[in-house]
Amino acid sequence: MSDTLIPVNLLTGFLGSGKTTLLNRWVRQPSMRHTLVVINEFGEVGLDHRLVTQSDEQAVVEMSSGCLCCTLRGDLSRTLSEALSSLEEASKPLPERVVIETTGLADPGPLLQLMMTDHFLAHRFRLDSVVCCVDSAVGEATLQRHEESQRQVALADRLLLTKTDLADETRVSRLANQLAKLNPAAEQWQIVEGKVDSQLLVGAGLYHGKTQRYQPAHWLKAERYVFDAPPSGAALLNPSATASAPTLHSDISTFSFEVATPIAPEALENWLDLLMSFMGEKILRMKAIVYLSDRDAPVALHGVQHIFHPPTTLPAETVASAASQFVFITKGVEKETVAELFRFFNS
Ligand SMILES: Nc1nc2c(ncn2[C@@H]2O[C@H](COP(=O)(O)OP(=O)(O)OP(=O)(O)O)[C@@H](O)[C@H]2O)c(=O)[nH]1
Repeated sequence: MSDTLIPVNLLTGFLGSGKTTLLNRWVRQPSMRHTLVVINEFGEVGLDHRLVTQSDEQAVVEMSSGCLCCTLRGDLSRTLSEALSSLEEASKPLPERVVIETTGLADPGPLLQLMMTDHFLAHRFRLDSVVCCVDSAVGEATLQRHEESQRQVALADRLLLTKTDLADETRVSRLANQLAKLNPAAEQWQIVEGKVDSQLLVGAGLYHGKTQRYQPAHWLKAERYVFDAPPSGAALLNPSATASAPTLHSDISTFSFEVATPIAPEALENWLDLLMSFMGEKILRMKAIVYLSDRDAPVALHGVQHIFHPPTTLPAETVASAASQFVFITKGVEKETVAELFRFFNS
């Protein structure tokens, strides 16, 4: 089913971080020829869509009456549905990809949730990557001051350190370290004037449309999370957490753990229910490859706050690890709390 879904790339980044500059270069590349671009302008007069190059093979649609992550969620579904219908009516091919540029203050979390819960979106599209621009010159200060910026970084698959011509090496590497602490799994690239190979920005999802294969290890990147604590508890191996950057006032934590033995489905369900009910808002992102005791093939799980995507069964040969692996990005929830609850349901 997955190869019939249109991949979606979400472009985020704080105000002025270089999103439109990147978008202009990105969508001009040959591999992006048949892309539908959606721009979310916040304000009465939309401007960005005039700045984005258009061609016969590409369509740019603008949503301008509010912020996509707060008020316009229904509009995304409607905008994309209308765009596909008008292409179909004109007997034009459907887009091979959709890129959505969000406003600089947008929290990507609600959009990721929307893609899982909206019937139309979930049946026609799949998330391929979240790309986030961070201004190398002012990114550190923005991260300090704006929680939106921290969330954008935490939820990204690709981090683009933009405007590196305006920042010296020390500043760029300090920023890179901070970003790695907030989000160890995201690939980082330094760019100037939006120049980057489009292939580096795509293909971060569970399913890779080009190879038509699941890529669970690439999607989960569990190895990026530092395993720095000794095992604690019978079922848990390698519980770990990377501390937030000491210089950054952030309570975002990232951690992962492995479970060596297959997990009873009801124990998993009870644990996740409890996490989502009592601390759902604080679970920014959760991904897992899980071996359940009642089936042979592993499943991929992913959730954003209290919303979970239905489990995806993975072909066993695509998963190298024999243990279940969980990764979490949370806000104010420590790994010990999550691990303790896991032990409670699995003892
Ligand atoms: N020196 C320099 N300027 C850049 C670079 N990339 C973008 N800019 C400039 O930074 C400013 C903001 O870039 P945009 O691409 O509009 O940023 P944005 O994230 O789309 O901005 P908003 O839509 O307002 O959130 C513009 O004046 C760009 O020309 C770069 O690599 N180097």
